[in-house]
Amino acid sequence: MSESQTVAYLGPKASYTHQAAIENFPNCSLLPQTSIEDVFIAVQARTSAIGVVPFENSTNGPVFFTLDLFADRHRRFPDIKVCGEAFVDVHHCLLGRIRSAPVDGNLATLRSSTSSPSTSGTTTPTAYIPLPKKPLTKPLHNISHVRKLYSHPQAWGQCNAFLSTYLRQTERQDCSSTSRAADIVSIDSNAEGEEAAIACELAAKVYSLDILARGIEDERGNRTRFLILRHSDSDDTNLDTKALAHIPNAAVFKTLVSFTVAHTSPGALADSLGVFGKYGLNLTSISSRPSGMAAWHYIFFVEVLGTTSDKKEGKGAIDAALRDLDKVASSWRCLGSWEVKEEGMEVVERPTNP
Ligand SMILES: O=C(O)C(=O)C[C@]1(C(=O)O)C=C[C@@H](O)C=C1
Repeated sequence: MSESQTVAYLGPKASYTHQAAIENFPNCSLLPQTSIEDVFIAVQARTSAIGVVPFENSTNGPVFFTLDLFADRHRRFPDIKVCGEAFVDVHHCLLGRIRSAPVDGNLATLRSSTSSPSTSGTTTPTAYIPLPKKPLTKPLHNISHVRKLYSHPQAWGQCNAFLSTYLRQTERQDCSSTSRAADIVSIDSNAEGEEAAIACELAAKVYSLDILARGIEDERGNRTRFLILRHSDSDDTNLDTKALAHIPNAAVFKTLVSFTVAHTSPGALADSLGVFGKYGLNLTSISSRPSGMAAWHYIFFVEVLGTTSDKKEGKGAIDAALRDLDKVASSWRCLGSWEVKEEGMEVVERPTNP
């Protein structure tokens, strides 16, 4: 893949997707997109050879925007294939403007916002939440002036303990990415520092914001998995990237499959999942989204260990399972196979049950 070829990612600069793109495509030209949908559009139209999109977070689960695009309800992305994955450690910061303690010397305000979370009730056990999660960190500065928060919806769910302890009643505004949130806050219209963003530390630098709190995620091991997209006509072997680097003999693969089932047919979902078990294939995830065809109908997504193309790894089992899936599902689509990057992910051979 030449340097002139582009990698589309969810931007702007300093988003977590940008980090995934930089780390995995250090020699390519990176093209920020406004939305995840724009990344899909760029790859489908081949204006970018590669796309990088968030897929799943270790604390907050699947990225629904991405699943909805894979659902492809209007057949806009028939040629999108997943060809790789990448992980980024996600450590969120609260970014805004430092405001010094009020001139009347009311240090109590500063103290209450940087030390004691007791006023919120979050860390107070109740009958409903006997063991409430405590925030892992405290604000570094007074944050009592913050009136409005901006971030990507995924980030709210990753910072629950901090937000419900220190910014419980603060209004929230969803943004297309965390870096876009930082960008918006950097042009805070009333310039009173009442707006703050949840974004990464690099975003503080890029958008000239102060770090009001660092490491506000609920789990220290917070990570997001990104998927690498390509056009089905492109050739993997031309892609010079760390994310697609080959480890002969040690490679483990995953395949992403979507399918719908007849809503009224008893056992249709169980039968569809059963085809993978029949060939001894390990399912590592299952998600669903509304199908868009009728209320309460769903499209299901499964990740399966193995590949459709590598006979050595998959022994053709996935191809066989997909042939069976064709008989029991209303529709299905194979969204691609790729080499797994996760540590400790091993294929365990199980006897097949034909
Ligand atoms: O907003 C960003 O910075 C993104 O790259 C998106 C995204 C996501 O959708 O999961 C990526 C990583 C974090 O989990 C939070 C947001």
